[in-house]
Amino acid sequence: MSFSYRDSKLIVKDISFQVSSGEFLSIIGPNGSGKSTILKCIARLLKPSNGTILINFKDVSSYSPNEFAKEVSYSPQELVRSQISVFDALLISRKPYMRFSESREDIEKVEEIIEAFKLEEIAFKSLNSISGGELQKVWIARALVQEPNVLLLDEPTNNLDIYNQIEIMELVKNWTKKRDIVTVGVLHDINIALRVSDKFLAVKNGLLISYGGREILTPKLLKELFRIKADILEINGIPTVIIKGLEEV
Ligand SMILES: Nc1ncnc2c1ncn2[C@@H]1O[C@H](COP(=O)(O)OP(=O)(O)OP(=O)(O)O)[C@@H](O)[C@H]1O
Repeated sequence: MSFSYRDSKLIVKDISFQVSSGEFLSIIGPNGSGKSTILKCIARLLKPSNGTILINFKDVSSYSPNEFAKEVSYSPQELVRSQISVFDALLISRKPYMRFSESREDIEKVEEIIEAFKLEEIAFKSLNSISGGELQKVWIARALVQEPNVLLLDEPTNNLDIYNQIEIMELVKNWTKKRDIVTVGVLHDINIALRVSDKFLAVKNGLLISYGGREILTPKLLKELFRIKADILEINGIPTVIIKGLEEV
């Protein structure tokens, strides 16, 4: 799959990958490398200039809007606020499943996600009057309550404190396994990515640099991607990146 914005310069260059059910894929790479663009193509917000994206062996462009909303949910990098309450924002995400209005089941699913994300205290506050971290949680919760087969999260931990980063991303990881769905996340924190991901897609300048399991994350790859000197140590069974410094230019 390739993509260019209006000026014809290729931003994503012939990238190809496959993710299986139950897997969490992290897209990693430096700023401006095309990570969000790839996610937006999968979410159908952008149309690839070349190539196709298949979900369940079916071209994403051939899904009806309602079918697609049941198949794919997306939490964007830029989180939108509005006057509506947290509860209503979550309920709106159940829309693809509603016939005329919400069912008892829709309300129960919203209540369950509120409990899972510990949003009880802010459930009836407007999205305009909650904190940045709370808003981030609501957007991730919205994507989950939509019950997709493919969950797309663009920088989902940006606004969260360290405890919430781990708690929420492990919740997403467990959800991915339990429901046998695919999650694709753009993650800047490489150590959070190592904690939760089964696969990694490393991109730079729109090119696929490496794709595979944890074994692809080597000091050499980190140097190539981010121009950092780093070691990778196993701590409590989890590979952990220790940054030693920046590469000299
Ligand atoms: N709407 C747009 N029109 C034109 N160019 C764009 C547009 N959005 C992004 N770009 C360019 O496409 C390239 C890739 O952007 P993208 O947002 O996909 O990168 P990214 O890897 O997600 O970056 P970051 O880590 O900084 O969020 C960048 O050079 C960016 O300037």
